[in-house]
Amino acid sequence: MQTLTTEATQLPTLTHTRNPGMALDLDWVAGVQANTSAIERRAGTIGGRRSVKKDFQAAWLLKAISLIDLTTLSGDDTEGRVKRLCAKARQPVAPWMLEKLGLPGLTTGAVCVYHEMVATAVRAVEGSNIPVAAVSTGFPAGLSPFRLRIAEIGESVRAGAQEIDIVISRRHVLTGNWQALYDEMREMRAACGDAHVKAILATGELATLRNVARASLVCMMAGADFIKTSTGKEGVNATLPVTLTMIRAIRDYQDRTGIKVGYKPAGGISKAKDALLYMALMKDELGHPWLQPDLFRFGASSLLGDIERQLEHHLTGHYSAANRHAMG
Ligand SMILES: O=C[C@H](O)COP(=O)(O)O
Repeated sequence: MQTLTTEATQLPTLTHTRNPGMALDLDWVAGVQANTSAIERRAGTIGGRRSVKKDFQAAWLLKAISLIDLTTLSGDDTEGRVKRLCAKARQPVAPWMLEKLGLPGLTTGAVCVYHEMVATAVRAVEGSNIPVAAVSTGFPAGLSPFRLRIAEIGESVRAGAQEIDIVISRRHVLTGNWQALYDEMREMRAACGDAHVKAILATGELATLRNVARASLVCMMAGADFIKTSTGKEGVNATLPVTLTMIRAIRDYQDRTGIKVGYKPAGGISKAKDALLYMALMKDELGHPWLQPDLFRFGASSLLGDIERQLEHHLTGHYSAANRHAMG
């Protein structure tokens, strides 16, 4: 694996053309296949072939921090918890560590909260460049009335969310109703206005990798800025095979349209070593632009704590207790 330089771990202000979407191309959708055994084989080899050590690992972990949508999505969220989460996003690891590692201004990529917590989060990140992402549209099931889901997006945008994570209707995928999925996504994207939209596919509920590939494509055709694996609430959340399937769909879409769409694996990613695997896969399959926060995010509530522990070990040779790195 090529190494990341310290320069590459600085938070860049990158801009690329937003995905405008395109007309629904049902022939293209119907032609999409996914070779499950080949995908699983390839996903299974990534851990064995890839490893980064010492300073290079620390550089990759710092980069990973800049890619995290630091998340709290719990029924018992309080304003206090969200404020603590935002403080952590602004200062993701202890100041002495960041000084020593040469990145004093490092922050997470975003914070991600329920609509009710958006205003609190917006106030708590004021003065930083950290965007607030809201899970809108009846998260996590997405089964509230459609007009209310659209209205919720508008409320979140008005409350200051710069990114909206929407959930798709899984039934449209499971019944092959691509037109309905496209129309729904298109309307949600329009409701987001200037806020970037991440389409959560809830891949653990889509039954097959072929469905995942087709749903990814339809959401991109409808203008998704990011496609995201999971809410974190399904039985199975982000996996490497699903990731390969989705990022290959992103590659195909770019080949055909010239447009870059972002990727967000979410749910169950809590270990630094797993984050490194995802990053290696992104770099291998899509290249360096997909290691920047405008094209790649981890949706994670506890990953940052493990990264902080690994960085502390790198600097001191000792591990501290996991409970010293609480998020909220
Ligand atoms: O979108 C983010 C996920 O809900 C976070 O899932 P997690 O709590 O398993 O890290």
